[in-house]
Amino acid sequence: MLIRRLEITDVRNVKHANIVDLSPISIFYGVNGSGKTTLLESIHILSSAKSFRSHKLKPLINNEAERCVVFAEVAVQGDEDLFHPIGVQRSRSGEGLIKINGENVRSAAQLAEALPLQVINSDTFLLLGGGPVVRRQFLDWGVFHVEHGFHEAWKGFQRCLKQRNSLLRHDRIDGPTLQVWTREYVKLSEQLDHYRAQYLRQFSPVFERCLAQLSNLSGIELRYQRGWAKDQTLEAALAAQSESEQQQGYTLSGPHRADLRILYQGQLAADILSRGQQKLIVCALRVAQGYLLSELNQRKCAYLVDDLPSELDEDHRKALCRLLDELDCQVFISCVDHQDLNGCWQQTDKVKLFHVEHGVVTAQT
Ligand SMILES: Nc1ncnc2c1ncn2[C@@H]1O[C@H](COP(=O)(O)OP(=O)(O)OP(=O)(O)O)[C@@H](O)[C@H]1O
Repeated sequence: MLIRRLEITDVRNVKHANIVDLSPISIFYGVNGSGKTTLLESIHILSSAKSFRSHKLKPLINNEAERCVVFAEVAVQGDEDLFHPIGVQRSRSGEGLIKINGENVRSAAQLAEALPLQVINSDTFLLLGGGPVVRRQFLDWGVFHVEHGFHEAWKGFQRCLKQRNSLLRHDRIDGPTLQVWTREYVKLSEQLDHYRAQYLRQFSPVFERCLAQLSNLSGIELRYQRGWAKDQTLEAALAAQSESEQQQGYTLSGPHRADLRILYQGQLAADILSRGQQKLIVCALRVAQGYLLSELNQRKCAYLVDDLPSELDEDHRKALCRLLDELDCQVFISCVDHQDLNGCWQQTDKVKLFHVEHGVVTAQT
């Protein structure tokens, strides 16, 4: 189990909740607006210092409070019997404080590393129907957690991209300086591309296995596009685009243009599949990342599943729960009626119910 205890102060309508008896499967149930999603959101804050609903900070903090705090006891990487404290505080003024095991931490990447988390909610559909940025984030989540060199390469790449773009925006281009940054840019881009392509090669069969357990849809293909033409080196692509780059003032090729196209029988899955079928694909994508993380890194991620029953019929609900159950990861679920999830789990002693009402959480015994 990744999270043993969770304490929330002043996140939306949850003034204070101290949940000491979390289970491998924790179900938060209650009527609309009671605060179920807020609980999942609070766990998300622990993994990224922000919400999954919006990037805006102020709406997250209870209307009557100056700051919100989320604290948890989280299993230490490499020794899941040992737990250390992680706390995140966000203030209305924009200030933030992150602490892991009593130490101040400056980067949210350390939170992500300490608490790998996957979210399945209505926004998960964006993996199919949204823009490439969502799919790049999806891919990079996986690479980040399994490839140690990725984060450094990614940070270096962002720095080079910024420098290159700023040089391209100037009226008179400083050719030699641009060349220096381009060389570094190409090197880091190729590294990122290598990591992503390698991850996807390992990911695809795991995804197919997960999807086969969730549905009988066949003919789903994940097609990675690296951000520049297949038959060209990045150097050649940039050279060919240099005039357009100077006119437009930014870099036109590279990993920031990559995409992961999700196709069904050769067409974009988002264009032809039903919403329920799309939900099964996005669930398989998310769950497959957890399986791969566990296979490659012997690490488990936690799942936040907001309103699990929505859009899935009973059989598919059970199939998703079986997959999560077999992954043996910690799952936090929100739903209006917990009876909708009856019969979904093999071992009922792993399941704990929490009733949520006006922001107050009560464990059911
Ligand atoms: N900053 C805030 N301060 C106080 N209350 C807030 C704040 N932001 C949102 N709320 C309220 O907190 C409640 C919690 O909303 P939340 O989305 O967690 O509910 P939910 O139980 O998931 O509902 P649903 O089943 O409709 O999805 C809502 O009633 C909302 O109006």
